[in-house]
Amino acid sequence: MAQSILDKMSGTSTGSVEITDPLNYWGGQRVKPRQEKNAEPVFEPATGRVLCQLFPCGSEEVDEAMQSAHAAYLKWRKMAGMERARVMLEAARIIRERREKIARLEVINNGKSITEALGDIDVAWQTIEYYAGLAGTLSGQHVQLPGGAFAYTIREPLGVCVGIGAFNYPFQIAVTKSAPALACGNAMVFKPSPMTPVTAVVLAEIYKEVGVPDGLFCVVQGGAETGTLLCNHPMVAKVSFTGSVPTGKKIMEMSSKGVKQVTLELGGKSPLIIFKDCELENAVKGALMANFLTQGQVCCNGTRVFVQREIMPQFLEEVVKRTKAIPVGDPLLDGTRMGALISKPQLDKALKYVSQAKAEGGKVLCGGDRFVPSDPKLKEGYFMSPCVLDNCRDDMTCVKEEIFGPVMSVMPFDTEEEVIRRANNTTYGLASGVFTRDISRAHRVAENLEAGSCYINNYNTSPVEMPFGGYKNSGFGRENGQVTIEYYSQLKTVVVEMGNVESLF
Ligand SMILES: NC(=O)c1ccc[n+]([C@@H]2O[C@H](COP(=O)([O-])OP(=O)(O)OC[C@H]3O[C@@H](n4cnc5c(N)ncnc54)[C@H](O)[C@@H]3O)[C@@H](O)[C@H]2O)c1
Repeated sequence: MAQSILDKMSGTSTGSVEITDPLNYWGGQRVKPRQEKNAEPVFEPATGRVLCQLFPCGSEEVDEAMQSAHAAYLKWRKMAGMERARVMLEAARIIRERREKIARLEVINNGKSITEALGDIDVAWQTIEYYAGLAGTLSGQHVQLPGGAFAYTIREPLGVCVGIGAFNYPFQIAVTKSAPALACGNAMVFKPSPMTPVTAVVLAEIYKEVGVPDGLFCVVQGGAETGTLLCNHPMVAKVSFTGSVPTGKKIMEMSSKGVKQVTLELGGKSPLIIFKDCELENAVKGALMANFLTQGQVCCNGTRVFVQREIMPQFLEEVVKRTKAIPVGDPLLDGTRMGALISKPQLDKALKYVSQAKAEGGKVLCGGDRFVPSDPKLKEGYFMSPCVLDNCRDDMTCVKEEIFGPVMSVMPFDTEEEVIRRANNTTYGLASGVFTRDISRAHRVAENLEAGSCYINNYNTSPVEMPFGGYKNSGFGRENGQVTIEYYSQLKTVVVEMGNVESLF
């Protein structure tokens, strides 16, 4: 059963898949929409073809999913951490075994290259393995008190958690949220982006296949309205959100009404600082990794590239040469390194940022245009040639705003002090990077950058073992790493009297 959609993935090519199975999942099965109204087409980004129709869940469906999740939570929370771990490890094994098929489905729905999607699926099963490993270690503290009394803490789950995801890492986000949630004994109702509804349901089927209680991981489909219903539902204990800053603010506002915990993983406009003493080839490669993964639609991308003035000519020559050589096209082909952006509006938005940059004095060194691959089936796809912008200034729109497309803005700098000040001059604070051979400088810069992550001599490596999240408007709370256990659990203190009650009354 869990392989129904995946079975069709063997040997699939771009433009050949149609999805007809229901996309909601609760009570241990796919659930048909209650009413087939307000349909929204879901597109295959590489062809512009309609892949399926999405019917947003209304309040009754959201409530059904919640009830189903709550019933599962009551069973799951009673299991020992080691028992939960065993089930989760089996889910990780199955994902690893089906990585190829899941990755193909991800590519068809998201448009990223198969090489990247395979990497995303690998991160997903590693994440489940990692949190399965932690599930058996959850414990409290024992404290001896005067007079023989003592106290202890119990680390308990929160209950039903809501996960709301962005479109750029559909399967991985569903896993990043559900793995720690489930490890701690919670249930999760997950809402993917309405543009990428397909692979979260596959995850739900895999969890079912390995024996989690029916309803433990539910998927409800829809956009802002369904998301609002989820955030306002009284049975929800926590909302973990990945998406843009404006939506994040709404989520926080709604959650505050029910005093629900929130984790906000929001956008960024991260700085990458390249000093003249760097290993130039690595810095160039780092700049490409910081800008062009997933067609530039990555939250932590280092899109403000500060290059020390003395090495600017060499840096630009090399970065442009490599950017022009990026194979853009059919995302299911092994040789492709850049696929299609998620939607026509997202493509238009990225192109508009490039024209605005030109109008504000920026110079396009390469790319920045719509790209039409030679394969006729891709001619309506949302492709764009990766762009390097020179002559950028801190006050330009392309330098201040998150573009979420393959556009790198390059700016010169002279001193360390100056570049740190400029790098921090933003309301965002998700990530940052520095290339230098001077180890003292590397650590000094890392210390002074206002961001949740700093990559030294690399970029966009986010190991599951390490916390990931934002400073400032990029959000709060963390995902990945041991610390995330704290965001999906709460401590109960039990105080035990061994003697008589000494009453003041
Ligand atoms: N920090 C991170 O870990 C991280 C990771 C990936 C993406 N992002 C950010 O996500 C953004 C791109 O993703 P997007 O365009 O899908 O973001 P978005 O904010 O438009 O949508 C994100 C999700 O929120 C839902 N949503 C929209 N309005 C809502 C509402 N009023 N109530 C509840 N839910 C609502 C959407 O349906 C979607 O599922 C970028 O800003 C990017 O930086 C952050």
